[in-house]
Amino acid sequence: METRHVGWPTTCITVRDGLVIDAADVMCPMKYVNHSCSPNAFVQVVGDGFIYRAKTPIKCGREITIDYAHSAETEADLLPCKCGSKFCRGYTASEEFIKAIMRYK
Ligand SMILES: C[S@@+](CC[C@H](N)C(=O)[O-])C[C@H]1O[C@@H](n2cnc3c(N)ncnc32)[C@H](O)[C@@H]1O
Repeated sequence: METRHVGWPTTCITVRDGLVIDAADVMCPMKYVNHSCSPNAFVQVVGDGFIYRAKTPIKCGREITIDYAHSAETEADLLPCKCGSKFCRGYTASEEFIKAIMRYK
């Protein structure tokens, strides 16, 4: 599973070719889920939709986070990350895209 979205906002998930859900347009909990480089949940595609699955037990009251790991084509597509994890990549994009963009900077 990966998010495939270039630029803002980071609210789109590609369920399959030709089907992208933009949480900003619908009543969708994804609209409120922040990114962390050490997330406690992930997105799993189910049919034409998706669900959140916990990576580990999440205590009541704790924030649910996912790794956006979105695509990016230019530095302007990179959203600086404020997750605060000691494993923070510095941006919410996937490591692959961050490395590719920084290589040609
Ligand atoms: C799906 S929304 C998440 C909910 C949003 N934080 C809110 O209050 O409505 C995605 C947006 O949240 C912000 N965001 C989420 N996680 C972030 C992070 N780790 N670092 C910086 N901004 C983040 C960015 O502005 C991003 O475009």
